[in-house]
Amino acid sequence: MNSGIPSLNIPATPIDDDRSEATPSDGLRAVLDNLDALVYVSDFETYDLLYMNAYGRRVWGAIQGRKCWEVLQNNDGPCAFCTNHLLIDAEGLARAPHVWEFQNTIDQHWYQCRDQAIPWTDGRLVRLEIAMDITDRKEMELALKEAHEQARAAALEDHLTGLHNRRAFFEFGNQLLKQSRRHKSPLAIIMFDLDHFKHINDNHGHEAGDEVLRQIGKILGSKVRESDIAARIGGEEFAILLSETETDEAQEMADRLLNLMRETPVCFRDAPIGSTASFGVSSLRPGEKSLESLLARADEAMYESKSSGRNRVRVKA
Ligand SMILES: Nc1nc2c(ncn2[C@@H]2O[C@H](COP(=O)(O)OP(=O)(O)OP(=O)(O)O)[C@@H](O)[C@H]2O)c(=O)[nH]1
Repeated sequence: MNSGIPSLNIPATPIDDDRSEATPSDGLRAVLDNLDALVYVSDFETYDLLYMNAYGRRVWGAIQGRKCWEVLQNNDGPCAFCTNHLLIDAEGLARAPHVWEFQNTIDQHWYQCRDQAIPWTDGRLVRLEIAMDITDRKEMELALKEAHEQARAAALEDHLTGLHNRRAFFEFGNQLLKQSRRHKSPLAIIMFDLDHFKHINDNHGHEAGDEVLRQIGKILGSKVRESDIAARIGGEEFAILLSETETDEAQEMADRLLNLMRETPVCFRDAPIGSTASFGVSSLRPGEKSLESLLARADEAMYESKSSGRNRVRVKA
């Protein structure tokens, strides 16, 4: 009996002496239709589906007179990601199988596909794909990747203010510095430290102090551009790296921030808490390679602000 299922390179006669009742093609049909994987064959030129096992027909339906891209992807033409060209070399000979992972557009499941050019019953080379559902593994992998990304984001975030923490400031700041040097574009820094913050904690409690820090986080979050890096680098010490920014522009921004802080007292348990800060501004010098030295200059400027009465901005270019 001819089952219509080609040999798929499996010897037509049993290798051992096991003489079962079933004919080889019946046996082959039983094997292919009970596989927990998609097996299909299509023509390289016309994309006509020549064979699909029961697993495939169950998920994607009948194949008679239909193309692989029509049945498997619901496309209007050959898929952009078709691997046919990888399966045959320039001489038209079969290459080694190509193994890849892919999310099917119809059932949304992930498959590991093993594609191969094989000789068909009439001698021409055709495409054979064996695809195993790996959705569970893939979802686990994606969940792990997401958890990893979340953990990394958490490790770089200052939990109180939502700004970057000190580690992130240096990690992203060094990238920004390299970028500025490469493009020969200006890079400025603003650093500030809250004034007499200990008094706020002592007079209103630590929670009130935390609320003041959160408020600063909000102000900075709303004022810096996406290309800038705003961070809490110490207890009540903040730094902002401003890309494409000259020293005088950074000074103007520091003045605006100082005014905003003065004008926006934090309301904690119905009591307004005013805060000010001492600012230091600096910018990258030609040939300067280190973020630490830039930060150190801003720090010096900031301590000049402190020593000359606080609540002001000082620049050290
Ligand atoms: N509420 C709160 N307080 C903090 C936090 N981190 C640091 N501090 C407090 O910030 C205060 C800093 O005190 P000092 O270094 O003496 O500085 P200061 O009182 O701001 O005085 P000047 O900087 O000289 O103006 C300390 O009392 C710390 O406990 C925090 O996350 N939350």
